[in-house]
Amino acid sequence: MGNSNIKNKNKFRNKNKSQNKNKNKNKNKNKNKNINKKKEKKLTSKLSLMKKKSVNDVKSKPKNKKEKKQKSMNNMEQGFENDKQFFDLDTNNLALGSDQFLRNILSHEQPEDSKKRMEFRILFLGCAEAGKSTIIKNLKNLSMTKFSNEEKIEFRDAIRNLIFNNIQNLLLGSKYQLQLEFSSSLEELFLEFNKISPNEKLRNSHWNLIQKIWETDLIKQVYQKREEFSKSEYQITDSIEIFLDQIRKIKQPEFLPSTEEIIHCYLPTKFIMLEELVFDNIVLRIHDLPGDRKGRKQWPSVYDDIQVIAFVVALNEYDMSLRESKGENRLRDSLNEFSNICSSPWFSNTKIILIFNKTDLFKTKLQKKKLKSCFPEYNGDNSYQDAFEFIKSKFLHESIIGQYDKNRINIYLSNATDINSVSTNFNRITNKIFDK
Ligand SMILES: Nc1nc2c(ncn2[C@@H]2O[C@H](COP(=O)(O)OP(=O)(O)OP(=O)(O)O)[C@@H](O)[C@H]2O)c(=O)[nH]1
Ligand SMILES: [Mg+2]
Repeated sequence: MGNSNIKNKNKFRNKNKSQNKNKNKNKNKNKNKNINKKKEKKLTSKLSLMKKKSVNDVKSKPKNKKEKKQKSMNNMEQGFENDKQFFDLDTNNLALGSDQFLRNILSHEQPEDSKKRMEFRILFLGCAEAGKSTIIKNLKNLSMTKFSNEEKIEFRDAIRNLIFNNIQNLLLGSKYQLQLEFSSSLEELFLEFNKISPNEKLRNSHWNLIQKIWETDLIKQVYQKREEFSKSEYQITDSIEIFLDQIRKIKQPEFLPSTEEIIHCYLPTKFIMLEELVFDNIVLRIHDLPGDRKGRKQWPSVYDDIQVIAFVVALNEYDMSLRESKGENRLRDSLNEFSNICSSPWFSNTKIILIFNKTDLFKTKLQKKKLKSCFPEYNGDNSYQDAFEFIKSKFLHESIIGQYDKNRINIYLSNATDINSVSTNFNRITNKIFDK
């Protein structure tokens, strides 16, 4: 079977298994959304009244971007001087959910009646694979809302698809991009693998084959240098190793993923998803949005009445291309989107939480790939701290250009897959907030 046939097969697998389920899920979520909307009207909280007012105010503002830019460029130097006052890498190296996360969401709104539930609408924005859904899954795990059996089944199927797709990318990337010569036994496995038809349910024999491929020295070696696929169609999903190492368990018919496995699983968000998470007297109504270019067109439909934006950036994407547009750098794309958000009149009064995610992968990548090779304007020493400061300043620069008050941006560093640190820290905060 030729290369392009395999790729079509791959797309077909993803579409059928994850998107349809997403669609169904979306229908249910929409139902919930309507119920929640009714509830929300009844509550008529002070908070939403305030927000509506501010959105209307903002809408009537002139939208002269040129003028805005010029004015902000004049203030830029002074703005950067203030950076140090609100962020320092050593003291604020916070895992998500640590000391400030909820506090920052809550800081300017305290309930008049402490028994009254406070509701916050949060948008999670950022490019594909930044880690938006992973962070939301973490928050869900820490809230009173748990993963349903239906969701676990959905993630189980997604994990199996991920294994198949990534093994396929490793094989095709080795053969066609790196042009490695396969041993006769690997070649045989490759030919067998290619016989699996698009819509076929994977049987035990298929799983044995996939396992054998993963265990070959060549495929393992290629996995270790997967950065070589960063700009190609054979990109490897972050965190896939934990699944590839457990094929024996995952192939079992009775397998259902643990919370940790769910958090590591990449199931691309294709439609706007609403998660309602309850933490004692706080309800976070979180919109998880698709991050790929096509999906981003849906973003404006939920811009109204938002209290907080969580903008997620994957730090390790500095050398990667968009899957949907091979020539375009992911980090630059993310900067562009952030710039749009900061200059949007919709969000002049919205709080922004800027989450620099995937710190673990960023540290590892810096050892292999110079930041300067992707961002020629960078002249630092390529250390974690220096490289991070450079990327952070690029984002803050966009906020200044967009005339967004950067002192209202709260910055976090996170490794969203480190479930233990997230939960320990989060418990600490909730205890503080609710005086437990
Ligand atoms: N190692 C590591 N992997 C991460 C981290 N955050 C997310 N991931 C992995 O990155 C992949 C993508 O994460 P998602 O949260 O689904 O990305 P997303 O931003 O929701 O992407 P879209 O839904 O396509 O917009 C998943 O495989 C996650 O397990 C992190 O901090 N470290
Ligand atoms: Mg997502």
